[in-house]
Amino acid sequence: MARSRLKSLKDKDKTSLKKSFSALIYIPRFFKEIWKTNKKRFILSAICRLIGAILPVLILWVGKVIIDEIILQSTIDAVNFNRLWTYVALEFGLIVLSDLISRAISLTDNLLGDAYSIDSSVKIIKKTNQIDISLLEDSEFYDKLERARTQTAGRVGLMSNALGEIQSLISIATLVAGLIYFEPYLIILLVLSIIPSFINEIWFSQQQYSLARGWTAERRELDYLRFIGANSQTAKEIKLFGLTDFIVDRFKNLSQEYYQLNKKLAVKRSALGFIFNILGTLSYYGAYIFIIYRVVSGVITLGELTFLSGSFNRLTRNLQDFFAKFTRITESALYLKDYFEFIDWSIVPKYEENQPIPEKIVSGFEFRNVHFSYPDSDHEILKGVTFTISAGEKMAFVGKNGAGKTTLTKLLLRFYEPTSGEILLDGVNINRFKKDDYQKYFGVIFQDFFRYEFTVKENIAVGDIAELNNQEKIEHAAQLSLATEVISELKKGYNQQLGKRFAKGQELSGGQWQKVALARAYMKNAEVLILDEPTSALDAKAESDVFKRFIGLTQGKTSIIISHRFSTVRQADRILVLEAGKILEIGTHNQLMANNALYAQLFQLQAEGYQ
Ligand SMILES: Nc1ncnc2c1ncn2[C@@H]1O[C@H](COP(=O)(O)OP(=O)(O)OP(=O)(O)O)[C@@H](O)[C@H]1O
Repeated sequence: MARSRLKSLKDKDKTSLKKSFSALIYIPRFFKEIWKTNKKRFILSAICRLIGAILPVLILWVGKVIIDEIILQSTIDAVNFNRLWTYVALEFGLIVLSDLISRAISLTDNLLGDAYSIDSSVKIIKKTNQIDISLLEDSEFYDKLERARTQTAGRVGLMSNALGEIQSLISIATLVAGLIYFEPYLIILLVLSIIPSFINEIWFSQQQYSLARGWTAERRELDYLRFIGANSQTAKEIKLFGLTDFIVDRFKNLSQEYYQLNKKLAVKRSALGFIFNILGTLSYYGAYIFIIYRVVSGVITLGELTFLSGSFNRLTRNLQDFFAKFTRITESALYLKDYFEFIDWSIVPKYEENQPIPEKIVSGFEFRNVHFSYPDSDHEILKGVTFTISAGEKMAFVGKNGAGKTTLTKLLLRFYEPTSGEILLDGVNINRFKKDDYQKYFGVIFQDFFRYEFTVKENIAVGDIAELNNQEKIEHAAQLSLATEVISELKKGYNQQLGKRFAKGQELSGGQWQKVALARAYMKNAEVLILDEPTSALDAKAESDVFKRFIGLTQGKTSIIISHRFSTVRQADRILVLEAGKILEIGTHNQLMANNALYAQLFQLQAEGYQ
């Protein structure tokens, strides 16, 4: 298995050296984003790094001057310490300054990094919400989102490394200038010592990225297994079904493979890194011997010896560090590419969305020979569906599980597009309206509504978040959905934290959650209401009460109800019976009963069940 994965890594996911370098073009844009995050802090960081870059050569220089001064003073009779102590004091001052600067750099980096990480996370959240649901369900696209999202910390590291790299470059330039001034030949030794470790670093980092990228989907699965294996929501089933070993084994098998591949790379990288670093040390000693020879021959002073050997030593370390950072930068820049590609994802509408939304629906909706398959699937879910929903009509969709009822509403809401056929509102193809405005037309509660672990008040207000502070409206919505009964029993009422994830949270029963979620539909005065199995978890009395209120409230409003409960369904103006993606029957309850087909059979069956 590991072998096949590595093979696939070689074939498909391998990132070439060229690709690694080409990702560097995103760095200037990256800096622009950081600059925009906090200009003052960015300038402060740049100044600190500039000072930090020049300090090493200054400190080495003062060291040289001190030694030369000591030797001078030891050769003359009238010893004068004044100049010597001044130099020592200067060196002391420079060392203190160097410490201060490096602390200032790490402080500004942390603060800038935090601010940038907040900014980029906000961008990702906003962008995700602009992207079509169908695209978010595409696993390849989801992987891109995942990489963009999880690499936030990596981008902060990249910022430090990239800024540090500029600092190192200036520092290296000043040290090289010193070497060239005294002994230009030393530069050759320096270059020879550093090139092998540079190539080594670049090659391995590119392999590392290829491995991580090739494993995005598996890492996502590992995260998922970690989540379900250690989570309060799944704990009940895991314990009861004894799933721990199953999950642990699956997790171990998958992570073991990744671990082995990673280990192989890491061991190779360290071993070769060690060998190449020995080359660096060898060249240092070569340079050292050369400098000693020059001192003994009287060409350079003892102070110059300390300066040169110090500079050479520092340069080797600085260059190694520079290249190591550079490879880390190219590695992170590849993730940066994922991030910018995600942020730049074009959301230009496919159609000219230039039709004004009707203020009031006049004729209603029309499905015209709608066919539909989910993206990347050749299984046709809707097979030529044609029907109308008149303005103000209460329509119910019924049918067996998987018949396509929810899919019909998803098309109506423009989460997906029909594969062929069209959906019209007052005679206009719904694709011609601005999507955001069109979707605002609807008040929807999905079957799989989300249980936000926020307060009750916030959970209701998500139906129209602009009204979060409109307590009166929230309470009214809660009354209509029967949520008031639930809320009155909660210690903190509307301010009660829900769920168990956060401190002092209160978990609700399935039906209680449904009542709270149902209130969301009443938060805005939507033109069209869609309730997808809104009462499945409610007891019979609550269900009947909810529907009485719903019918009263939606007088004159267009609404769609999906339900398996025929006591509810029969109250609709018309009922559409769907079977395997086709309309089997459509009509009023009485018409369908008279039809004596599937609806009448299912109705009868349920009625018998209640006896
Ligand atoms: N996001 C999706 N991607 C691919 N297939 C999907 C997706 N959602 C639903 N399906 C498939 O579409 C079919 C119809 O699903 P749909 O949710 O519309 O059924 P339904 O009639 O609402 O069923 P239920 O009564 O169980 O809610 C099912 O076979 C389902 O597997």
